[in-house]
Amino acid sequence: MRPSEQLKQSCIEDWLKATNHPFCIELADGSLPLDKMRVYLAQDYTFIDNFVRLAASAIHHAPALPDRLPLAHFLGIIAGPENTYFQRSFDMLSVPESERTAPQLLKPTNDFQALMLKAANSGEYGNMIAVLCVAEWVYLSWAQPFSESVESVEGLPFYFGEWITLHSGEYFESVIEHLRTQLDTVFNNAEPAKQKVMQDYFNQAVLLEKQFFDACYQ
Ligand SMILES: Cc1ncc(CN)c(N)n1
Repeated sequence: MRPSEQLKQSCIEDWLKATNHPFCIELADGSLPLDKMRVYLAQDYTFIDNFVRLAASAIHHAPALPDRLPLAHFLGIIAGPENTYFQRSFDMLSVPESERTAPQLLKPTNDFQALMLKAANSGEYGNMIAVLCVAEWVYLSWAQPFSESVESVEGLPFYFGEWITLHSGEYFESVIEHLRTQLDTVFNNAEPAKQKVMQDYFNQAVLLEKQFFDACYQ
């Protein structure tokens, strides 16, 4: 079994709770209350800030150019179409300026920021990749099944539908495959003590994905 699959299986209960969360189900059927979406977008935009810093750090620590390039390309998507998606959604949903720039952080948002900064500051590529891999793989896992029903996604308002299309499809699958392959390789080459640390980062990130949805859904 691939190490990335082994890591996922080590926290499968939280994984399934995150990837089958009512927040995602209601987003995909269009019934998610807009106030919940407003909270989510404002919290998630602060998540994106530290995600970009973590990804930049992983790009820096990757062993060689072929390991760096796919993540560097993906960072361009986040800085481009994904950032624009947030701005357009904030406008469409009339999210107040203060919520866009400095929302009060919910506990899981704070904890996720801390985990991402801790991984970046650890200087260990494996820890960085463990957190990045969870963040994108969890999203592919919940979004991909919904994206297969193209008509229903097309019928959604863009702030729901595009959140699904940004996290599904061939390109996004290739990003996850890259992150998983990086994770598999680093994990296989790591000493048991470092493997344990990587597993702790992975498990903690999965739990925080679930708690992040919980906090925005309440
Ligand atoms: C909390 C969270 N985790 C993951 C993603 C996927 N980009 C996100 N936008 N927000």
